[in-house]
Amino acid sequence: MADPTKKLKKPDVKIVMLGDMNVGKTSLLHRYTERKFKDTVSTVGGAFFLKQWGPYNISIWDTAGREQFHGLGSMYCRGAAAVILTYDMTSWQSYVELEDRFLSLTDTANADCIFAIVGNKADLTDSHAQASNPEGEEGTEPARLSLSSSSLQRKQVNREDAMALYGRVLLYKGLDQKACLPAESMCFETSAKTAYNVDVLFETVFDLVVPSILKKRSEGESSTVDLEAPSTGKRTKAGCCA
Ligand SMILES: Nc1nc2c(ncn2[C@@H]2O[C@H](COP(=O)(O)OP(=O)(O)OP(=O)(O)O)[C@@H](O)[C@H]2O)c(=O)[nH]1
Ligand SMILES: [Mg+2]
Repeated sequence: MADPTKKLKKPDVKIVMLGDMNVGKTSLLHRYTERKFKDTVSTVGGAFFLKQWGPYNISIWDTAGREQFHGLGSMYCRGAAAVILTYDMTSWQSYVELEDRFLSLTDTANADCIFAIVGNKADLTDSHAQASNPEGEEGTEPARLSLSSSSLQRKQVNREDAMALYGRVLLYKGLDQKACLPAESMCFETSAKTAYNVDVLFETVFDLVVPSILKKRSEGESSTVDLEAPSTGKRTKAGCCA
């Protein structure tokens, strides 16, 4: 008889981060999971992080934006309940790439996949500096981390552009805009550096994928992996899959 202790809890749901290299996908995940902004190296292949969200187990996949890893993207998106499309607010090109290069990778995601559009590096933009509290917002790092006004860059992608992209994503997926979550609540401007909006982003998405977990459970999918059952797939190193 199989030993019940040899059963591993498998993630209830998968969230995938997509976007061009250098937009800050890994930094956003570090900020959320480790509460800090630290040096990164460009991601190779992909890596995942497990988050316990109430009684649920969520895996968040950080993918490589570099062109050479592009072929892996659709594999990472397979069965995803949510995709976080990330661009750099100071790079119009990174916004364009989301539609040109990354959107088609989501063809393998769940039919009812949720999309969030995220403009990162808000701290680099002049509009953010004007809008933010000079004493530092609650839950963010101190103002000493923000840049001097001479280092600020022009915001190249506006929130309206992000909301328009959200509409085109729904169109691409053949989804009825009226039946989907509104663009205002699914487009975020963040800063992994100052922590601006980072918790809100991830926690909004976590809450939104809960119904898809419940649906999966009601369809009777097992929530554990039997380590003694013969496996046909190849094992990958925990936390890293290149
Ligand atoms: N100022 C600022 N810099 C950021 C922010 N987020 C990331 N960066 C910087 O942008 C660079 C790229 O960040 P990464 O998180 O490695 O980017 P990535 O999207 O994971 O890149 P790939 O792994 O190559 O796809 C690093 O130098 C980060 O320090 C941010 O919010 N503000
Ligand atoms: Mg990365």
